[in-house]
Amino acid sequence: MTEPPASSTKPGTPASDGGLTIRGLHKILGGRTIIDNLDLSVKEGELVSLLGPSGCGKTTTLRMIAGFLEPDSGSIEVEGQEVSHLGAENRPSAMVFQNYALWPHMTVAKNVGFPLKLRKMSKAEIKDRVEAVLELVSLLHHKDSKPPRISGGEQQRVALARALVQEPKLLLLDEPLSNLDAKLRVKVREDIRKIQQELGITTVIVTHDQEEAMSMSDRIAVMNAGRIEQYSTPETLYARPETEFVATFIGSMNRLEGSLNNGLITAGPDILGIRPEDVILADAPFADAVPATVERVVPRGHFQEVYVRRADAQLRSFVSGELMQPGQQTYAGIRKAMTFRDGRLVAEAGAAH
Ligand SMILES: Nc1ncnc2c1ncn2[C@@H]1O[C@H](COP(=O)(O)OP(=O)(O)OP(=O)(O)O)[C@@H](O)[C@H]1O
Repeated sequence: MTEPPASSTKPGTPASDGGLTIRGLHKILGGRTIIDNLDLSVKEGELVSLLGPSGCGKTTTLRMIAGFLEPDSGSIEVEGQEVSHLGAENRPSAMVFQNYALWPHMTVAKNVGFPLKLRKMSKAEIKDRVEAVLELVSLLHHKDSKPPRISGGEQQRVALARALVQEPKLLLLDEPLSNLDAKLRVKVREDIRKIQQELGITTVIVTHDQEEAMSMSDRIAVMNAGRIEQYSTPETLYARPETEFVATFIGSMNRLEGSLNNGLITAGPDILGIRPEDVILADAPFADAVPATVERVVPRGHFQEVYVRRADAQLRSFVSGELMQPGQQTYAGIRKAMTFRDGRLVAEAGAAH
C-alpha cells in the first residue's frame, strides 16, 4: 500500500502561467450552475485539452475564453492581459469551430484572408500572410478552390489556417476532429500537434475523445459537471487517477466491489479499479495467481480482450500473443489495483512477481 497521490487540482488561485490563466470562472445558464468556479492555468506554448462527457461544460468554458459568452464572474488572462471585458474580435485569441464555419461561395484564400480584411489590412499584406499560412497547412495548391470542392480534412485545415493567419496568442479548437472519419482523425491530429509545436502557440482543445486528448496534449483537464476533476499530464491521469470518475473515463478498468488481499478479491465496501493490462494470464501458476477459465475472447487487432472467471471474480484482461480460446484453463494474477472510497483514490496496491 502506498500513500494516495498529492492532489494536483488543489482549489485556489493559480498564479499567471504566461499563456492563459482562468480564475473563478462561473456561469449559470437556465437557472443551473454550468461552470462552477473554475480555475485553469495553461503555460505559454502548451497544448491543453478540456476532456469530459457530454454536457460537462467544455464548450461553455471555451466560448467564455473566446469571448462569445459572458461569464457571470471570474477573470481570464492571456499572456498576462485581462481579456474578459473585451469582445471576441478584440481578444488575442482565435477559434476553430466544430463545423469549420467556412463560406462556401468564397475561395479558400478569401476565407482565410477574411479576418485580416476585417482588420483593414492591405491587399498585398493579406496575400502574403494567406499564402504563408496555406503553405504551413499544405494547402497552397487549393487557394483558388471553394470549400465544397475540397475534402473534410482539407476544410478542417482551411479553418485552422483562418485562425492561424490572425497570429493569435491563444488558439482555441472546439471538437476539431469530430467531423472526420477515424483514419483521417489520426492524421489531422498529428498535423495540428506538429503545427502547434512549430509555432509554439498556446492552445486549448475541447474534446470528448480520450484517445484524442491523450495523444495530442501536454496536459488534460478532465471536467465533470462544470468542475475540473483532475488536471495532469496524460501519463499521470492514466497511472494515478485521483478519482474513480477519472479512472473510468481515461482508459479501461475492471470495477469491482471489495478489497485485494494476497492477490484475492474479498468482500468489502471499497471499489477496486484494475486496468485490464494489470490482469496477467499465464499457462503455469505464479505468485498470487489464481486458476481461471477463459469465458470470452474479443480479438482487438494487435491485442486480445480476454474475460476470465476466477473463484473470486470475473476479470477482463488485455493480452498479446496467440489467440486464447473460450473454455481454456489459465492462471490469472492481479499486478496492480487502485482502491477508491467515496469516489476518491485512497490506495494503490501492487502484488509482487
Ligand atoms: N443557453 C443555454 N441555456 C441553458 N442551458 C445551457 C445553455 N447552453 C448550454 N447549456 C447547458 O450547459 C451544459 C453544458 O453544455 P456544454 O455545451 O458546455 O457541454 P459540453 O461539455 O461541451 O458537451 P458536448 O460534448 O455535448 O458538446 C449542458 O447541460 C447544456 O444543456
